[in-house]
Amino acid sequence: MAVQISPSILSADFARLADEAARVPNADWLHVDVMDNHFVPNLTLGLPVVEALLKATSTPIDCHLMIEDPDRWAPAYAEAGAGSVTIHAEAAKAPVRTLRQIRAAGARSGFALNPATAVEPYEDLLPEIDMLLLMTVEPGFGGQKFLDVVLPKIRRARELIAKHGGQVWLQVDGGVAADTIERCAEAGADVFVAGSAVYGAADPYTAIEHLRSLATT
Ligand SMILES: O=C(CO)[C@@H](O)[C@H](O)COP(=O)(O)O
Ligand SMILES: [Fe+2]
Repeated sequence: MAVQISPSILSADFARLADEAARVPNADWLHVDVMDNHFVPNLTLGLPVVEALLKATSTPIDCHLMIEDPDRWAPAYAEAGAGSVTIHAEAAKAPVRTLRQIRAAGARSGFALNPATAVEPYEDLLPEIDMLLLMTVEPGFGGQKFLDVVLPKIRRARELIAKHGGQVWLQVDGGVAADTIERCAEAGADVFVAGSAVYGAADPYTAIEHLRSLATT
């Protein structure tokens, strides 16, 4: 699959989100980090802001739910029109049902694993998943250092995905930048979230194209 870049608006100016979305017309997705100050020690935004953003941009929205009760909330993000909704393995109590509800509402179903969460226990869930997200930092904040320790898990996830037909997208999130993206791509990732590497750059458009070229082998 072609490389996809999903800039995280966590590193954008929250007072000007529509303008910040317009600065990255070459993005494949806009990555929206929903944090509830319970699942992670940070608080960002929720459904009303996602609904407003959906009206303000034609770029598909990739919602990463870092919340305590994703089973309760994920379907609402899909019904609102998010193109992709990702729930965390460590938080979901009924992942199969929730992933199916996301798909039934017309969105791609995403399933995320923290750095210390192994992928093997979730192999049987792959048929329910459109995108597997491997966190390459501890979730909660932008601008953290990429965790190289996750690279073998990216390779293992790519093997398991291939074994199940190869349809599942493999996203990496956290510390993805010009000096780390090639390692992720080489290990098998194909969707790259980048917050500070895009919105921290003088020219976010060019930063995306640079990341895309580095990840394209
Ligand atoms: O989900 C998260 C953090 O929990 C990410 O999406 C960050 O927003 C990525 O930011 P950078 O590490 O790229 O600055
Ligand atoms: Fe994220």
